[in-house]
Amino acid sequence: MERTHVVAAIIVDDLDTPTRVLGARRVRPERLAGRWEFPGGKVEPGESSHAALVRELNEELAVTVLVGDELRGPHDDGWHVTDRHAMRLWFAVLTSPEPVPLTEHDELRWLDATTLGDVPWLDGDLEIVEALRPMLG
Ligand SMILES: Nc1nc2c([nH]c(=O)n2[C@H]2C[C@H](O)[C@@H](COP(=O)(O)OP(=O)(O)OP(=O)(O)O)O2)c(=O)[nH]1
Repeated sequence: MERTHVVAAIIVDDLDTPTRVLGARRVRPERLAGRWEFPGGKVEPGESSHAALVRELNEELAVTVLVGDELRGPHDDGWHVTDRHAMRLWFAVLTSPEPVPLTEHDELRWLDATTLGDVPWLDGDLEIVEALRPMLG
């Protein structure tokens, strides 16, 4: 079965020497509400990953970004975050003012290597968080 493709951003303070990453708390659906994630969403038919990422970040956080390297996952289609979704993530920096949670999130928080584990990430994000932690100086 082909998984639905999701793209998300690891928004950091600096692409070369990242120390902080932006976590976002979901408001829906009910079963995922209150869990933290990397902002992003599903790629639409015919849409490139990059275009989907830029669109989702603008829709969700009202930001523009500069996209950097991908945090490659263990599979060709990225990280298998659920039985039905494969997610690819890219590092990114903001090229606009501070993000605001619009409709998908109710809280945003900058997290560093020490505080990264303080929020309840979506289950599928836990292995990504572990891969990311040593990359935050
Ligand atoms: N955006 C995002 N989705 C994640 C992460 N981890 C994870 O398991 N997922 C899952 C949750 C959802 O089942 C799916 C993404 O769906 P979504 O609801 O964010 O995407 P979307 O806004 O385009 O969806 P839709 O409501 O328009 O259908 O991937 C993550 O870090 N970021």
